[in-house]
Amino acid sequence: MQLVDPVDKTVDRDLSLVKDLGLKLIYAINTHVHADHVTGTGLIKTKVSGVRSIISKASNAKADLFVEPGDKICFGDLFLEVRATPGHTLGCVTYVTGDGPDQPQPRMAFTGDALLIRGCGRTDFQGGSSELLYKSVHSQIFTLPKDTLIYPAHDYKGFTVSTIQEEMLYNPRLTKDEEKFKSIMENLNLAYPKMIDVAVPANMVCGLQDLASKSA
Ligand SMILES: N[C@@H](CCC(=O)N[C@@H](CSS)C(=O)NCC(=O)O)C(=O)O
Ligand SMILES: [Fe+2]
Repeated sequence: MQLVDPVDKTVDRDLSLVKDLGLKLIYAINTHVHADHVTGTGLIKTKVSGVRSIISKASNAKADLFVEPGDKICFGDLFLEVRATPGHTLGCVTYVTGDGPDQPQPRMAFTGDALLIRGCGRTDFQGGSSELLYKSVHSQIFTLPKDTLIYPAHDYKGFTVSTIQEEMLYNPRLTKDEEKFKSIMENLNLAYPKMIDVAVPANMVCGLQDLASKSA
């Protein structure tokens, strides 16, 4: 199995759950270079042998494996399809579950910060672009089957899961036309993430910047 967008502070909790469930962790995956927390992928690799970290090639970050649009990350009888969803950052991808002929319904999409539940990622740093995000969501996410479950990286409104259908009906930003969307994104007036200056450099090296500088 794999963990998507693990956080350094919850690695012990997550690994304990993996153990309790009797699962074998093989991949620690990021949807993008996060700005608000340090990824747990590097730390997980120090605790569980054989785990490989994955991020998009377009992120320019370090990892064991780099994925590109259309790639499939295989595990057991299943796989995650990689879809390019830039706009929140240039290297954002969405991972969508799939498998062979007996596809269990519904699919799941791990959208990172591209599509949030009733929201979306900001587009004002890390190569962000509201035009690109609008195109990414409409062409790569809203084209998935309507019952696809959406698991984003944040649940600022207190939800943990949504569906394509729900977001196409009720997302207050992405249901608008492109011009209105761009205007909404230009006027978010969000505060600069508290951890960005620590998190981005650390996440460019799998979250292990401290370990790398201590061993240097
Ligand atoms: N206050 C938080 C940061 C909040 C924030 O900027 N969140 C990002 C996703 S993490 S890069 C975002 O895209 N938010 C969109 C929105 O509409 O809120 C902190 O200081 O960490
Ligand atoms: Fe982000």
